Amino acid sequence: MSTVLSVEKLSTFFRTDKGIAKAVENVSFSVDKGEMLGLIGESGCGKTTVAQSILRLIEYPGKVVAGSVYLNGKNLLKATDSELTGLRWREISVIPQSAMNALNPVYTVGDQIIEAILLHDNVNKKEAVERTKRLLELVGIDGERWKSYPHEFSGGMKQRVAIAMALACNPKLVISDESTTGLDVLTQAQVIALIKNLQKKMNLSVILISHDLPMVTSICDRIAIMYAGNLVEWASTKEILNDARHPYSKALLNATPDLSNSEREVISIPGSVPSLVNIPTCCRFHTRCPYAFDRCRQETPEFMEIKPGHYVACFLEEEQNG
Ligand SMILES: Nc1ncnc2c1ncn2[C@@H]1O[C@H](COP(=O)(O)OP(=O)(O)OP(=O)(O)O)[C@@H](O)[C@H]1O
Repeated sequence: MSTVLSVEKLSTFFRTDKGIAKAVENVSFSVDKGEMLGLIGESGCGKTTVAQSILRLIEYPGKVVAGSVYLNGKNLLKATDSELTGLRWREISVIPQSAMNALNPVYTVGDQIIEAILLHDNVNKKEAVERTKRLLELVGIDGERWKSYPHEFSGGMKQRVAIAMALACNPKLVISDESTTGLDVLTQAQVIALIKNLQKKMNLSVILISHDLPMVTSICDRIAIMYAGNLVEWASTKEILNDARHPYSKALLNATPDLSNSEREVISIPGSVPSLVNIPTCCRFHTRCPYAFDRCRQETPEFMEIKPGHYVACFLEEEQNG
């Protein structure tokens, strides 16, 4: 399986009044061709910062301070502005958190998709209109509705338009950042099913950012779990479900209700996520970890491969494996 995206030791910090917020530190993972990777973790753990770092969208007071992001072998963090313009939309695109952010209320949805196509692809207006209609059909909207305005669509339909727009220039990798926020549960499920369907049909690579562990486990091939700016575990969905090793991953699984087993007790995670400002060298989960020992309070565990394709950052693994 070929690697489309490779994120290596990525660190992104924000300057704040109180000090440096280490929003993302030393994060490494990759996404294969045709793979759907779920990036999961509590609110504020750095998921959007990872996505924005990949897309080179971090602005002051934030800065990518270390690491590399290779997209099909090209380091995005070293790309020039014109190289980036060529890569965005055609190689990598985003389905945003809210379609409201993606769609301009004063233009028809078709005109917005057509504009994106004309800006990034070498086609004429007639071809762009035809492609727009096909894209709308692809996401389950009558192609003739390209002349409608965003307010003429429901929330779910607007999100479908945002998906069509993300696919406008045939990208290899799509990042979906909480794309169903604000939609009702049934519409959320439809939008997620649509993304999965398109991913399979177009052999797309997708990073699906979410808080929703059951949804992510049901559709993603691999899962990367973040805690307080660090990646703590990354493995196939099967491994995460059957052999999660990091105490945070285990706690997250135990804190998730199981609709097929009402007998299973849901156990919440005591304590709260630490502030990322001026955070000392340590395992960031140690204050909430029932197994923490001295080393966890003094050193940062390395993110290491404990089985083929299964990575964990926890001193318990090191202790157990000698
Ligand atoms: N503009 C900013 N200024 C200062 N700190 C920031 C800024 N943006 C993000 N951060 C820091 O980065 C951390 C991670 O934020 P991020 O939005 O990436 O988390 P997230 O996991 O995507 O959260 P959510 O699930 O709520 O979207 C925040 O807790 C905050 O400390």
